[in-house]
Amino acid sequence: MESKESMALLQGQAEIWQHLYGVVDSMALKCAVELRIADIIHSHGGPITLRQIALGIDSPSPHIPYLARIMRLLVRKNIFTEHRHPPDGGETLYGLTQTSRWLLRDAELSLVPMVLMRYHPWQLAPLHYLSHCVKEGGTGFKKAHGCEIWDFASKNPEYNNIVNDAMACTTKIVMAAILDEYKDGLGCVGSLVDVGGGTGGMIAEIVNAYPHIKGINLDLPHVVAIAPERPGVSHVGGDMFDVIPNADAIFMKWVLHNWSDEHCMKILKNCRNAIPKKGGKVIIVDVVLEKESTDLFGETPMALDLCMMAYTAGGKERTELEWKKLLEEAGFGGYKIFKIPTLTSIIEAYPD
Ligand SMILES: C[S@@+](CC[C@H](N)C(=O)[O-])C[C@H]1O[C@@H](n2cnc3c(N)ncnc32)[C@H](O)[C@@H]1O
Ligand SMILES: COc1cc(O)c(CC=C(C)C)c(O)c1C(=O)/C=C/c1ccc(O)cc1
Repeated sequence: MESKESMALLQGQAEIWQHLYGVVDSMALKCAVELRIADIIHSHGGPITLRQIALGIDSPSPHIPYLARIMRLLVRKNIFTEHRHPPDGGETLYGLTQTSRWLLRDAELSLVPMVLMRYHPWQLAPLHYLSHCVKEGGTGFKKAHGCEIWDFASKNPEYNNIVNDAMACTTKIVMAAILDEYKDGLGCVGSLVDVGGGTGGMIAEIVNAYPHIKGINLDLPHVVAIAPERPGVSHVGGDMFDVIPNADAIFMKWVLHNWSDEHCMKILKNCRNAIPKKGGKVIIVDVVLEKESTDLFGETPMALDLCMMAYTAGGKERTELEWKKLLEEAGFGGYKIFKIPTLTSIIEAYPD
């Protein structure tokens, strides 16, 4: 019989193998999105054969044995289902799961743009430099691409679009969660600035759900330059480190995690100056990091933290204690955390 120690060692070995080949799982997922496999199955209205999937692929001669091997792994990873119809010896049919429903391009709630960003070589390259970051400091982004992320984005419209689309696809997910768990939080707000709001999708969703709100979208000039007109929203091209337009409340989603504490302090002070001292608030949508998190999203927030380390100079995910310290040092009198059913929480900060 194996000793306890050698069993544990074997278990350890198996875990390293899983890490080694986990990257291949990710590439198979990327492959499924590029081939639009979820959309092909969905457009048939139910499970279909490999041949039917192949017919939907944008190629005159898709390689079916390769496709079968990709599907085998993705079934194992619970991204698609597989069953025989009829059960005794019929053809294998592949169907969608609750996981692949997030891989539908035109669905109201879709993570396709996030998949395309996450696995893009431009996004993967900085992660190869984590050990260099530890040894020398600096960002993996600059080591990989020769300049920081904001310069790269401002000079590279294709990159800008990939990242903006990825950010935008989280908008509807967060909006659904807000309507579920933070409905009253926006009820008595008359005007709202979305700071670093990208092309304005989030503030447009908010104004759509709360038509009494006057929405303002603040982002860098090159970002608002490509923002579409949105009813109830005015776009402002500017710099959040300079000045933030006045409003009853400020909204910031996935913004403070891009910046160091010193930079956040400056942004938060500008937020405080833009809202009423009594009744004003800053609504931050960001991760609240928990070391021993048992929630559904597991260790994803910690992985995101390493992405911020690789992509941004000083950006990071923060624990509740770090948020508290940051808000206090920026002069806020109090805060409250609302758990919403997403990767992020809402941190409401009050100026007095
Ligand atoms: C991670 S994205 C989040 C976008 C959006 N809030 C969302 O969640 O989809 C960060 C945003 O901050 C914007 N940003 C960066 N520096 C800025 C600055 N100095 N002033 C205003 N916006 C800025 C970027 O252009 C980008 O749209
Ligand atoms: C590369 O930047 C990012 C990568 C990410 O994976 C995330 C995580 C996002 C979610 C899970 C929704 C990021 O938040 C970022 C950024 O913060 C991106 C910043 C950015 C936005 C717009 C630009 O033109 C350039 C960079």
